[in-house]
Amino acid sequence: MTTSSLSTAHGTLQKPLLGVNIDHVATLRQARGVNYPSPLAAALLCEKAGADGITIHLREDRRHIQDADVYEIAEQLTTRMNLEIAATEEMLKIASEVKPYWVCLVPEKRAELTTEGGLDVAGQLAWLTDYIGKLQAAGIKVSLFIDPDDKQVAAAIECGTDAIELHTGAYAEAGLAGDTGAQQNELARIKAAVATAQRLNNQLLVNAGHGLTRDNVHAIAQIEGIYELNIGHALIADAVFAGLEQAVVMMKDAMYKES
Ligand SMILES: CC(=O)[C@@H](O)[C@H](O)COP(=O)(O)O
Ligand SMILES: NCC(=O)COP(=O)(O)O
Repeated sequence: MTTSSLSTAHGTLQKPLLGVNIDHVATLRQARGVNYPSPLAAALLCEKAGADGITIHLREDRRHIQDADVYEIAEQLTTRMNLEIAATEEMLKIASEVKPYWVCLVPEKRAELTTEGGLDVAGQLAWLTDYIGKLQAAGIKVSLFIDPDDKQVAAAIECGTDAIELHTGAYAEAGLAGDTGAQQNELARIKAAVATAQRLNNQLLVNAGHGLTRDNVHAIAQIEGIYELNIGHALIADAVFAGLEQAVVMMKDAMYKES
């Protein structure tokens, strides 16, 4: 880990922060249509364990996080909520009511399994500039989820965003496919995008996330100038195995307790 520090509007940082994405706690709940496991309880537990913030993605199709989760979690968080939304009028209304610390604007396609690419900021500059302005006027800081691409980084800065989040999905996928060359290329693209952002606006916060796991996170966490990593799917998957033994013991206790 680098020991150099990053001076930001949020103070001086030695290491990237960890924002935990708890969407897939809600995925498990929605799979049965019941009221457990609770994303709120998960958010509070993550904070207790040292998460620096909580990310939730309120998708237009409401496949995991529901509106009620957003309001409930916002009320009880002691760190910062990063609310991921598509840039629509419906989501603007919800965000303006909830007032999360961060809103991260992401692209959405109904049929996708997960967020497939970054926002095309360069292709919708006027709309996004106006949309970001409305969120900021409501007191919310804005981040844009973009591919590690110089054109998109420059466009994001032109829109007046407070932060960007670099999509690490291609880096993660190359690793899963065992294509070390492609993974190194993706890592180089991410490093170049961080450097471009710092050169164009050294007050801009640069986050990264998507598809990060314990196997691939270290190289990303070592990049100087990254403020926060947002990690969800793999962390929730790890939690299953970190907790499974205990869950079996607890179930047997419940079965055999003296009545
Ligand atoms: C925007 C992003 O990269 C993640 O928040 C991701 O969207 C998690 O939610 P899904 O797994 O529903 O895509
Ligand atoms: N923005 C990325 C995020 O919140 C988490 O993505 P993932 O770890 O669930 O792929």
